[in-house]
Amino acid sequence: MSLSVSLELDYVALPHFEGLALPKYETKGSAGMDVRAAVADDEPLTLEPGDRALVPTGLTFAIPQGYEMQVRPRSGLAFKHGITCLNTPGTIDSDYRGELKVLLINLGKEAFTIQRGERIAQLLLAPVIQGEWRAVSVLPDTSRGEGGFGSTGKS
Ligand SMILES: O=c1ccn([C@H]2C[C@H](O)[C@@H](COP(=O)(O)OP(=O)(O)OP(=O)(O)O)O2)c(=O)[nH]1
Ligand SMILES: [Mg+2]
Repeated sequence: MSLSVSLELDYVALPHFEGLALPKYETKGSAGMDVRAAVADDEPLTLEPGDRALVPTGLTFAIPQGYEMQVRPRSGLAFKHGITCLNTPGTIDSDYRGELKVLLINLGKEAFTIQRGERIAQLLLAPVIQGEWRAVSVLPDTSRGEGGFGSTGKS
């Protein structure tokens, strides 16, 4: 059995998106769509070890209310080069209308250069449940109680 849900994403491409492919699911079963760097052709972005940068994607869009987009690192970039998203998972709110930017950091030992069109992160859509705080005098009892931070041991 499979459940297939898709969501329409209205977007406006910025001038520097020209010629780039939209974020896309690379395989039929992909959870995330890979998004590309919209850095200038003649100005690739070099991240020295320890450097971080907001990388433009050239895309603005409207996520339907009740959903969010998560910006997650690509494991290949992380494994091979130590490149990851600093604020992972990045949160794109449904009411955000600015350009999607990806906050990358180089945790590797060597400089890494991001070229225009390179797939730098993946975008996941997810439903959002907003909470409402309600003050009560007592919380329901549990066997865990206040135990946390390793309280159940290692194995
Ligand atoms: O990786 C990211 C994370 C965020 N954003 C944009 C979309 C998001 O809706 C907005 C705010 O993000 P967040 O709430 O994480 O940042 P903040 O520091 O709380 O800023 P704000 O006060 O604007 O909410 O910034 C990005 O483009 N890329
Ligand atoms: Mg915020």
